Amino acid sequence: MNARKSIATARRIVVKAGSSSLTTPQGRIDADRIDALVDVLAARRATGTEIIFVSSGAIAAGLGPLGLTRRPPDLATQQAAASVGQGLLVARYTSSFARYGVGVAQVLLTADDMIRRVHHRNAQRCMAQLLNLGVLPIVNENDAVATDEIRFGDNDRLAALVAHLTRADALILLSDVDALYTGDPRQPGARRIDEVRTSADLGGIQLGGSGRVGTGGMVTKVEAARIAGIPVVLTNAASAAAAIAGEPVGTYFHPDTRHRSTRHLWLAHATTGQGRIVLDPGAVEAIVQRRKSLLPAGVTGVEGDFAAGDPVDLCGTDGRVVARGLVNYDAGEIPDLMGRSTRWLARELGPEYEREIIHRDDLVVLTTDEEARA
Ligand SMILES: Nc1ncnc2c1ncn2[C@@H]1O[C@H](COP(=O)(O)OP(=O)(O)O)[C@@H](O)[C@H]1O
Ligand SMILES: N[C@@H](CCC(=O)OP(=O)(O)O)C(=O)O
Repeated sequence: MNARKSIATARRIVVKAGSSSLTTPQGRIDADRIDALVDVLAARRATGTEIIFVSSGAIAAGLGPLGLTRRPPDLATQQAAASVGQGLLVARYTSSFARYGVGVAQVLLTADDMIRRVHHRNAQRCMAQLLNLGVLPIVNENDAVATDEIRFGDNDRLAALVAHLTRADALILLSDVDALYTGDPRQPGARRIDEVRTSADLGGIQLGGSGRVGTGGMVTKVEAARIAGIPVVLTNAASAAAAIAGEPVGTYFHPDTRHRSTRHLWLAHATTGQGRIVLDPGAVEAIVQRRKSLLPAGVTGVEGDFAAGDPVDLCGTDGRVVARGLVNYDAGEIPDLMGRSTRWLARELGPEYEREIIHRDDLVVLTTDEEARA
């Protein structure tokens, strides 16, 4: 079967557009290009397909109104620009979709919302209800509260996780480049890639820097395609109609069918460990082979200054990272617990110390070096 058919027949699609496709180089909303994209989304929606739109561009759209000529380097000004730009963007989408009688909703998410169980469930419920109500969700990162430590920064991986969250059938990534190339297409000699079947097809490809207003470049798009677990097409906004119709434009990424939950994908691919916990060989075996929770008895050391709830790396005594998880204790509490049984801890310190250092539901095993670096 023609792989692209899965896009043409998808019942729920996440479409992500990058800053460069939505804003002008002067840091303003590009109303014509937004209308053109909305035309495409509304047309597909009219056939009964549910669309979730992940829109970047808040920071870029806030530059002009704030008198800035380029993307600010500091987080506070980026947050301020995003806060200005996000309102303008959504106002524009609201009136553009209104031409088709389509109501829209703004959904702002942080990386934290993807991994914290309660937030994740709430986001999932909200999105499902918006779709039930026939409203088109427009998603962006909640830039005003995202910190440098735990932040998407780009929207490519956010879009992949939103695709999981909404159980979408396909993901379309729209950028300023019409496909993935063997190297930055601004450099001579770069060749276009039609299809990516496995990560082996990416060998030797240069996934260099991003454009002027975007952030992730191709690295985060390839990463998004890898974690989406569904068919992904990467192309430019001008080819959006063709891509969404399943025509052979851009680069088609075949799905990686390894199933993992959204939170686990996020933990594995997009968080950075805020510290390290060193495990004895028995604990490494329990976590990697038997997928158990991490108990204090198996911990031999702790490095870094993390707080309960932070992602931390778990490593063996050889220093190799074997897993990442959301820790239940602050770094300063762990030395007193190390090597102790949970029963001893409950008796000596109180019942609240009977809990795991990391619960198995909050753990992801990093089986390859590549994943450990993600
Ligand atoms: N191998 C590659 N193939 C295609 N584009 C690449 C590659 N390496 C780097 N790029 C650059 O990545 C840019 C797109 O990334 P980015 O600016 O983050 O886009 P967006 O704002 O759409 O998310 C392109 O403009 C292109 O110059
Ligand atoms: N949340 C940010 C996304 C930043 C960004 O540059 O993303 P992208 O253009 O998708 O690489 C914004 O709306 O400006």
